[in-house]
Amino acid sequence: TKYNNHLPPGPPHLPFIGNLFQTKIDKPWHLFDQWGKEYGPIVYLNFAGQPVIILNTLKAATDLLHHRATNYRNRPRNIVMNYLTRGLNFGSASYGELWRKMRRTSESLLSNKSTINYEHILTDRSALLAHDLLKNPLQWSEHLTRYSASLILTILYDDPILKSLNEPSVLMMNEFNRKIAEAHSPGAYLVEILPVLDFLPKSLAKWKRDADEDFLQYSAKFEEKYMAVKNRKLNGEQRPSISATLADSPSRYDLTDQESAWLVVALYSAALETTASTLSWFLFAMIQFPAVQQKAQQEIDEIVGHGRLPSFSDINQLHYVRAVIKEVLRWRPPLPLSLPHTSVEDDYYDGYLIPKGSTCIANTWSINRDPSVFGQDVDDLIPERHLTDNGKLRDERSEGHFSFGFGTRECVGRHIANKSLIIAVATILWTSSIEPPENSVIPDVNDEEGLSILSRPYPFRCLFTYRHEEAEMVLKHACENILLADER
Ligand code: HEM
Repeated sequence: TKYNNHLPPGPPHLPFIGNLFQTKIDKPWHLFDQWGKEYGPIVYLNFAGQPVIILNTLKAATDLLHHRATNYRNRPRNIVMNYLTRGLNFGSASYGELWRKMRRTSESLLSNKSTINYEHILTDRSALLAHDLLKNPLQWSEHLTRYSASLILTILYDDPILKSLNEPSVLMMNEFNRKIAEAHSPGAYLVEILPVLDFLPKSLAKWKRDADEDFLQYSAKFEEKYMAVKNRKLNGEQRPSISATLADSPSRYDLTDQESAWLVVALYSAALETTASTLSWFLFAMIQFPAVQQKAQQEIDEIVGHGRLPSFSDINQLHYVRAVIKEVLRWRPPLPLSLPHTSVEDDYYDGYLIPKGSTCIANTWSINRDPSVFGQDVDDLIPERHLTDNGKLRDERSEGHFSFGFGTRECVGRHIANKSLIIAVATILWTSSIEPPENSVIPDVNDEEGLSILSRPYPFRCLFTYRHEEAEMVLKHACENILLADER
């Protein structure tokens, strides 16, 4: 069957037109999941001429995106993004020399081993986060975002602790993130549906002038931020950061200052919402499944005791807590459709043609619920599925879910993401009981807000109370010291 040109099956009539991320369908992963049940593991859609392949099983996603990774390592073309970033944002860029260099560099800077340098920062920031949640529980969502932004800005630029999300450098970075999101958002730019418009001269195409201008403005700001760290490094500053490491060995990474500056920003954009969303789902899970919370706290009490905060030296023994994080990421992937890959050449799979240039979507939502991989009750949060009968993690090396994507495009930040989640979760659970306020309605367990490709819980109320007397004393003392040490 290898050479017949049958396209994979799919729904005959689409209820909408336009490019995938221009669908008006809310949380499209659920609809794709249904189509997977109806049409099989690979589903074909045609969005106004653009072939789209949905991969709904682990086997299909790994066979293609992993085993044939070279053919699926591109990203969809986005004309506005090209003007806005000139290919310098490697998370959205197609394969090429620059992507390869930036990818290799970030793999090295964010490897399991390199990220040991940042563990003390992760530990400190987790304590501040736990304290913020206890002090002002109604604003938990804001605390998570600030924690996430502050952490990544310190790792990238050695920035001091972020006091507010309204600081100019954060506003600038977030404004840029919004422009990226807009470039991908429903019907924002006609040129994505009618690429011929790209031939219009700039004088007739305002979007082109705007994107061009934005590129110059943002590039200057990103370079300024990066160069400030580089100059501190050249003056003998020893503190660790991704920018400092890049600045220290330009010949090793073979990147210009401008390229280094953009690499760092690509990491910021990819880290911010994903980390905050995962932690929101963790809190949501804790109020939905109080027995899981208690079991995790019992393990933490046994391993850490009441006299000190959890630290990275405890992590290897915290099997259940790590299983909770794996399970939260399986159960509610922050990017339920991962990020799209695009095929380089025509390919054949299972007797079907996957045309060159197809947008290939791994439907992580479905893949993380495959009963042949995860067993029964896949819609429930059951950390035990990641543990052996004697309570050890099943496999230390595998994630236990597919929420970091596949192949050469797999999330490059997964080590630092996992480390920040484990220490934040352990610290929050050590210090606080997490409960819905009395007389408040617990959200339905299936409630889920879709923001384009991101999934997060709808706002809900949540209370934090100190679990024991020592917790308050130990935490306050730690936070005072951390804030003091941060003053520069
Ligand atoms: C829990 C948090 C996170 C989740 C769930 C997550 C998930 C993902 C997913 C699904 C992808 C797309 C993979 C694919 O295309 O197959 C991705 C890509 C990426 N992630 Fe993450 N991510 C997280 C945190 C981070 C952090 C903290 C960083 C940086 C420090 C980061 C940096 C990146 C980059 C740069 C890419 C693009 C890679 C490329 O295109 O080559 N991520 N992430």
